[in-house]
Amino acid sequence: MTWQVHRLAPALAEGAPDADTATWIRAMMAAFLGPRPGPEEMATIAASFAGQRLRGVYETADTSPVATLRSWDTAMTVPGGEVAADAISSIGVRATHRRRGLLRALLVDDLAEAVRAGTPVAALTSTQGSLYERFGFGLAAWTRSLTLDTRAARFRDAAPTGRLRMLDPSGFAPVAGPIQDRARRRHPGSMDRSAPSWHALITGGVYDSSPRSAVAWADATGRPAGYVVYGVAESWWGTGSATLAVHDLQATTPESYRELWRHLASLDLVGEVGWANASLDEPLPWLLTDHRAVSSGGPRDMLWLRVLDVPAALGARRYPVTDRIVLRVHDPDRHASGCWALDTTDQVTPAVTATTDTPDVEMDAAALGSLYLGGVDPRVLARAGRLSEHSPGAAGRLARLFAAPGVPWNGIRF
Ligand SMILES: CC(=O)SCCNC(=O)CCNC(=O)[C@H](O)C(C)(C)COP(=O)(O)OP(=O)(O)OC[C@H]1O[C@@H](n2cnc3c(N)ncnc32)[C@H](O)[C@@H]1OP(=O)(O)O
Repeated sequence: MTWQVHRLAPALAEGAPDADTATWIRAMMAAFLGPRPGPEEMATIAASFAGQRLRGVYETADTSPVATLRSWDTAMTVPGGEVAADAISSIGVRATHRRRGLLRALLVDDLAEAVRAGTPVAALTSTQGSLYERFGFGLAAWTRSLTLDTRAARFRDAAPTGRLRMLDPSGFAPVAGPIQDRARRRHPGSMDRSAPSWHALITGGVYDSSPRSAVAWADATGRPAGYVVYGVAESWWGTGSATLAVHDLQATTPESYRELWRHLASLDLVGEVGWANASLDEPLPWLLTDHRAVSSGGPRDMLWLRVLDVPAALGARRYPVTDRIVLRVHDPDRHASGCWALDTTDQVTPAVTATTDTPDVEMDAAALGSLYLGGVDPRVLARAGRLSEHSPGAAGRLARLFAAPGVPWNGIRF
């Protein structure tokens, strides 16, 4: 059977997805073992795809795709700035059509379009750990789970400050949007939330219909500085002790962070608050008189990053030291291939140019993706054989150059 990749723009007509969007959604949901969505869910999903790009693999004479991919443009925080990124999601292949190269066909097509559009990097989160390195994606940011035993938690600062306010769904995004936009600057890898994703965050979207609460915290001047969205993961009924799940928590100041956690720790009928997608550097345990009130799970991979345009990607971030280093990058798909001189003598405008100079270090595109946000030490990659040093101490120089002011994290699994 012959097949082709087609691109389509998601479309709604009178509140319902058009036929192509509807078959695409059903195919994607089936590939992810999801429920068969009803008309209302279809409309919600289609609305959440507004402005995004859909791709499908179609066999001749079949109107339903056998494979799907969705992507959109986003802004991603990098050390000292931000970079335009191609965010990729919903890669699903019909169970009867796997291991025939359909994922490859869709991803190659999407990345080629991103390159044509001049997008410097691509990013995704993955259901499996061994899929995307072969396409030049490197693991670049991690997450971990946190659980707060609210009955054991005592805050070092005894008195609450500022003011908390419940937000209703219609008033949520206007308050939370500017907070998230400021808060995400602290973590390389953090992304802009699209308008539909605010709706899904506060409602739970089609996957989670249990009610969610949103609370904002404002300082003494009334300026909102943080918010948390949470819901009940396990009811108190039966045990007298509910478990809450945090779906997002963004704080622009230490005070707002502390007060949002104090709020979560103070709720009646609650024994535990869990956050599945916390960053690796949460200050929560340090706010408490007994750090054992917080337990955490091991780091899990969160963000995979693919450099598509080396000068644009490396030129978008800032570097804490001045140096000039030459990197040779191998990329079977050729987007990042070459020998590149990174010169940070001018720290405001780092120069990245193609060069014929002898390389100091050599790596593949996936390793470059892992280094880009500053979350991986190049000396560790060298010890693992993932990066070769051609001049003595080059991996150490690279470590000092790529060091980031904050821990890479993106709290949005997409
Ligand atoms: C960003 C995201 O959306 S992550 C979500 C991924 N999707 C899912 O988990 C949904 C369920 N799974 C699926 O739909 C499919 O099995 C997919 C998407 C994982 C793979 O699709 P396929 O069309 O079978 O992959 P394709 O045949 O193009 O394989 C491409 C390469 O990946 C490899 N590969 C594919 N699946 C796997 C796997 N599960 N584990 C390891 N390697 C794999 C193939 O061997 C091939 O390698 P090669 O090119 O080096 O020889």
